[in-house]
Amino acid sequence: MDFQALLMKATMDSIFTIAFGLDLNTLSGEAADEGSRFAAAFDDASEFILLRFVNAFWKVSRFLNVGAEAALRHRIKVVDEFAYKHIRARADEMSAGKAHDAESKCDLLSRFIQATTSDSGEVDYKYLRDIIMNIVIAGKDTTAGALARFLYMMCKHPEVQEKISEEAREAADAGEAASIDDFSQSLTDEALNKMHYLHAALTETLRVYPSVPLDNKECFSDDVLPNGFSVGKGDMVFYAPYAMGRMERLWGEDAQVFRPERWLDEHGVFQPESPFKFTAFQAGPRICLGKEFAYWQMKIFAAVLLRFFVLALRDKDASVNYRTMITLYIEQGLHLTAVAR
Ligand code: HEM
Repeated sequence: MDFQALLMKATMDSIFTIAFGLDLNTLSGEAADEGSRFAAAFDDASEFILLRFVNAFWKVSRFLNVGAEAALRHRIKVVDEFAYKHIRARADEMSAGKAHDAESKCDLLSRFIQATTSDSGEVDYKYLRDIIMNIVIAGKDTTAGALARFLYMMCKHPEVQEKISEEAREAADAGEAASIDDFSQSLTDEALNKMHYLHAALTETLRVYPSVPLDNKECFSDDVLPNGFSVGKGDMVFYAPYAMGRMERLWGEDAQVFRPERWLDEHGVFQPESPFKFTAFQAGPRICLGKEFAYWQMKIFAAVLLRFFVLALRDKDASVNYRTMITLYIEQGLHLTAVAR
């Protein structure tokens, strides 16, 4: 079973529920046609946009509307139609006096509509599309990629897998005979906060396999970096969480070793590092807005999977390379076997 493909669908469904308040149902394979068309177009569009980094003539292709740029335009149309349709429906619902219902909704779209609609009732549809789609883009592949690498590390380190299974069992305290549903219900904030070892293992995964391995910033003005290097307005500065996570200067001689314990104190309590050292979520004023949500979601997935199944690589000798994309992605997929505990 390709777990990476499943995780991509699962995070699409969950981020969509948060953003639009709608269940796309892509994981169950029962997505409505419109929903699966949107999901497929969204994934295709992300890949076509990446091609711009390697095709110096992409603007020409866009002007002529040929090749990947023509395909991208088509996919963006599908994504836009879907997004606008749901934004309009929600805005209409809210302006038609169902405001009370809408206020009780917790999804981001309803909240942004409330916060941005002018007194005269004017809705900025493009702004809403941009902000909501930005969150879907930021939260989907990053979380799925991190979870895929985490499960891969669990197969490489079965002793860590066992410890997490045990920790989840104890923290949830749902009883030995609990079903998957009952166990999931018992994963309250309190239970999740008790899972320090799982938190450490997820963080250790992101240290060596950050979902965004390379990131760049454009200089807002002329400046001098702390090491004395001068940069000019408009220059691009890159930082590489993938390399930083493996530097002995930052993490010690065992920087290359996967060791969740490095994040725990002597009582087993998780100890965070400065985000300027552990840069998987970036640092400073533009640090990832979804970090807490991402941990929450990853902990739920991991706790349920490892409490009920022993995971192993289908082929222990198969190579696991990464694909050059904005987010770290396992080129061959993640083919695992899952045996019920
Ligand atoms: C393991 C999961 C995740 C990782 C590793 C991650 C990492 C990052 C990184 C590196 C950035 C900075 C990108 C840049 O501007 O250069 C970022 C930004 C952002 N992330 Fe995440 N992210 C994750 C999950 C999420 C989730 C689940 C959400 C939404 C629910 C989210 C929402 C955002 C947003 C809105 C920004 C832009 C913040 C801003 O520019 O002010 N992220 N994330």
